[in-house]
Amino acid sequence: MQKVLYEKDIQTEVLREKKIAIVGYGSQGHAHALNLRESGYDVVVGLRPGKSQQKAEEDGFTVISVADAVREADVVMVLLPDELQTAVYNESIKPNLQPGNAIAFAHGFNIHFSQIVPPADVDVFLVAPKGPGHLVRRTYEEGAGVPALYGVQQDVTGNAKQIALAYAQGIGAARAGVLETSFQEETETDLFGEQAVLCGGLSSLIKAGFETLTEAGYQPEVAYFECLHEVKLIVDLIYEGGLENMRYSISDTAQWGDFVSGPRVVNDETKARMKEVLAEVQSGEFAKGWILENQANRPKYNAINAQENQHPIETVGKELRELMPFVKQPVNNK
Ligand SMILES: NC(=O)C1=CN([C@@H]2O[C@H](COP(=O)(O)OP(=O)(O)OC[C@H]3O[C@@H](n4cnc5c(N)ncnc54)[C@H](OP(=O)(O)O)[C@@H]3O)[C@@H](O)[C@H]2O)C=CC1
Ligand SMILES: CC[C@](O)(C(C)=O)C(=O)O
Ligand SMILES: [Mg+2]
Ligand SMILES: [Mg+2]
Repeated sequence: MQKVLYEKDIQTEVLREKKIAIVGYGSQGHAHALNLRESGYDVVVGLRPGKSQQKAEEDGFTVISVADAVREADVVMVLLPDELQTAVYNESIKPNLQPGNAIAFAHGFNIHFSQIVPPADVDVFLVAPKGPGHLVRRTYEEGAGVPALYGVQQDVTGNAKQIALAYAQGIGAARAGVLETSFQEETETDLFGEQAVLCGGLSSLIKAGFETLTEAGYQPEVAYFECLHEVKLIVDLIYEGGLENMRYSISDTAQWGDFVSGPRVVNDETKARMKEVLAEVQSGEFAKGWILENQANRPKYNAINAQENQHPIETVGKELRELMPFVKQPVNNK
């Protein structure tokens, strides 16, 4: 059986006759709403009054309340922050879902950890892009796309899988590849990936490299270019052609250093820590901690965030990026 699906494999009629409510207009929300509309789907945006409402209206959407959007729609895509979804679901989504509607997510957190339990008479699916929302939008505009996972938790209409696939086509994901998953697999792999590799692992690696160089007396600007700026250039080569492609472009000296020193930095001990992270995700310990942190109004999150924003790598980075206007992309306006 074919595992990765592309546009040619997907029938979209089933979604073309439906109205899609995009609830939330942040990183993912704006990308889904704009891409779906440009792919020919009927989209309404559900929001509270505020900054996102203004942005969605500037983008030409009629913005209505979440409750009204759910009432009008056949398919409701929940693109609120994970930690706010349960409250909005209980207050505005659940009371307005009709039998035969579909409720959808871009990440399985609240379904998998049973924070949201939809009624038995609606379809429940996910379409989870494997990339930041602003890149879901940017790549779509460039004629490309970000791959996505899709999964069906509940199929009462018999069409949930086709609707999910058509949705993935609408946001541009099928240009890059769409792969079936479960809510469990998506949730656990996504949380692990962002913590251990993509966000937590990478930012810790960058900071540790920067600190090692500056503590040894090297200029912070040199350390910034070496340990942060160049990461994108190296990762672009990996993205385009794998590790071999990156190693083709770098010097043989760098490649030898990669082979002999890389495994000393990221080693068996690192992998053991990764396994701990994965175990905490799988057991629900991480989810419980994040839910409690939000219930307490995020004391640790806010303290660490303030500290991180003052790290010397951020100070020197701001100064250097001012002098490289081509580097700046408007992703920080959500
Ligand atoms: N960020 C990403 O790239 C990825 C995110 N996901 C998933 O997508 C989902 C959305 O995340 P993300 O796009 O980061 O979210 P954002 O934080 O970027 O956006 C949240 C949106 O929800 C709105 N909102 C917040 N509270 C309410 C409310 N009470 N009523 C109505 N609207 C509200 C905000 O509007 P306002 O301006 O009014 O606050 C904003 O438009 C999550 O499930 C996440 O895990 C999945 C893959 C990648
Ligand atoms: C890597 C972080 C992410 O999982 C994503 C952009 O895919 C997220 O939750 O934002
Ligand atoms: Mg992710
Ligand atoms: Mg995530």
